[in-house]
Amino acid sequence: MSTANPATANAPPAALPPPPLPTADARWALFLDVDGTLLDFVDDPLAVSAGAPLRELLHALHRALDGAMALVSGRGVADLDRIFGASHWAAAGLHGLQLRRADGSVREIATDPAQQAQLCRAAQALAARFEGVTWEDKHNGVALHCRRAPAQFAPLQAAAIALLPQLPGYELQPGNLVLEFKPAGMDKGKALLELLDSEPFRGRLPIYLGDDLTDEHAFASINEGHGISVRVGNREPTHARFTLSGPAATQAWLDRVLDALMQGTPAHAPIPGGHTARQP
Ligand SMILES: O=P(O)(O)OC[C@H]1O[C@H](O[C@H]2O[C@H](CO)[C@@H](O)[C@H](O)[C@H]2O)[C@H](O)[C@@H](O)[C@@H]1O
Repeated sequence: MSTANPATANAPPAALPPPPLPTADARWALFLDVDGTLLDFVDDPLAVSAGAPLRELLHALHRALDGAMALVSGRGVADLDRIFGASHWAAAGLHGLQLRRADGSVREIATDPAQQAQLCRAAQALAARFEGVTWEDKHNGVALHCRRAPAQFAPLQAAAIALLPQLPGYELQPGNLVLEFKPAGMDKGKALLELLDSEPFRGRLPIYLGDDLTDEHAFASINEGHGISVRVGNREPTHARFTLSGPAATQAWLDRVLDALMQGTPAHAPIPGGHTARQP
């Protein structure tokens, strides 16, 4: 269930450096977690939306990387499209249970609707035992949210672990004040490798930014492939080798990445989507 590396579980917090910037000719592939990495947490998951500056920045990066940019999230792909309005981007949704490649082709590991309905009933009954806990039907798994009642996380987790044997085929994935019952066997690290084996990601240097326990799977995959793993925030322990302090720092760094990638592009060349190539 937990992805924490036993080898690092008791290690002191790592003093990690900020991530490097690309050279103008770098062949980067950018993988971005969403909540807690690109966007600040809020109480209501459905209230989340990316503002115009972030959308424009990501559109410009997507173009500068020739499409080698993907969102990797616990959210479903349709929810990502609602938040970013970019249904042509590659994306791994529901921790990789859903995958949309850059060419638009999709693959989904689907759940039997009757099984999902049973899971929803069990999750609803569980949430009702803990004041302030809400549940989210993810159509292929369920999330139990504690953001409005953080003290409930530990007792809720104990109850969820006790319930798990009654839910064959599911595993429990803890996240930031959230516990998810998800179909077992897929994680962000596997989804990332699947995307990396498709165009235009193949052969590029992978960069992954994430803030949560669910992102540790991806950090491990990235490190094996000699990519750049970036923890956003201060969660410990982590497999990541670089760090940024939070979503605002992520956006500032991405802005500098875009600038670096655009070196060599004529000054003030207009880029559809609002970003303009800046030259010294
Ligand atoms: O993998 P991510 O992109 O980080 O998505 C993980 C979960 O994000 C959402 O929950 C989190 O963000 C909410 C809105 O800020 C917040 O209220 C909640 O406490 C966070 O855990 C989403 O609701 C989940 O389904 C995702 O799995």
